[in-house]
Amino acid sequence: MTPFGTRLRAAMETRGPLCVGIDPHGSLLKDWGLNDDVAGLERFTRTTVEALADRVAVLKPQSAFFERFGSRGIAVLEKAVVEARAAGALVLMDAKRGDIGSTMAAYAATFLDPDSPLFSDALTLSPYLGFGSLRPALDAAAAAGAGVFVLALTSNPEGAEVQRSTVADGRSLAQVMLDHMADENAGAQPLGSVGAVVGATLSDAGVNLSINGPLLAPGIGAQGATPADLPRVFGDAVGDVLPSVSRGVLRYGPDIAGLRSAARRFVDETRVAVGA
Ligand SMILES: O=c1ccn([C@@H]2O[C@H](COP(=O)(O)O)[C@@H](O)[C@H]2O)c(=O)[nH]1
Repeated sequence: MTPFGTRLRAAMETRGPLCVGIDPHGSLLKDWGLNDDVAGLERFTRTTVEALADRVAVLKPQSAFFERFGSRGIAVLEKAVVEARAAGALVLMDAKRGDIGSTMAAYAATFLDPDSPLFSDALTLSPYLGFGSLRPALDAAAAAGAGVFVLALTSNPEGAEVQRSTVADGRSLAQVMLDHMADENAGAQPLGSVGAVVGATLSDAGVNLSINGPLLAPGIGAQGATPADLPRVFGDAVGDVLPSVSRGVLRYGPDIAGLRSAARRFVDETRVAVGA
């Protein structure tokens, strides 16, 4: 399969730079007039996929909101992944996996093996058991033409305690992880398949973001950031940013036209902000 970075670059150009998160919060189900149960989850997810999968570059299901319903929630997630991909969206599974290498191999088999029912175009990973522990996922992604997004500087204020701490050579832990990502992406064109997660809520990234890979920027919408913040946070790397919005779009459902126009507004605002 064509490498994820290449497919993502093309999708961002043709569909616009936007990732919409599928986060079926209980409160959103209620706002949509649905019960907070598996039937409500199924309806919410189906509506979101129907509204957006044929037009946004990336859909990002948040695995936690499906896992909370056990096996029946996972079944809804499996169906959403297949249908979203069939409609042309890239699916980024937001599961933030990270464990010792042998267990990482099982996570890779779950999300990054094309024969798995949960196979996704990309997966979020946490590198804080050591970047090297991610190797099975990095290798599985490369073999499948899939991608990964590795947490660097997260959008929540608590993240700084870990991610801004420094190692012996003076680099922040986030910078150490970003440097590993740059190594993974060396020579890739037009864009590597190992992305970083960097929150749009930061006042200033304060790290070198030249990783030759995509930069997933959550925090836009409900967490307070806007597309206009992107140039300040990402500087010269802003052209590689994939803004991510969940509640900021989902709150316009269940009306299909409302979901579509909210997504379109974020694409337009991002293009204006980054000068694309
Ligand atoms: O640093 C991070 C990493 C991931 N997320 C995830 O993105 C969405 C944000 O949802 P909103 O409704 O747009 O706030 C959610 O699934 C988080 O787990 C993040 O927010 N920050």
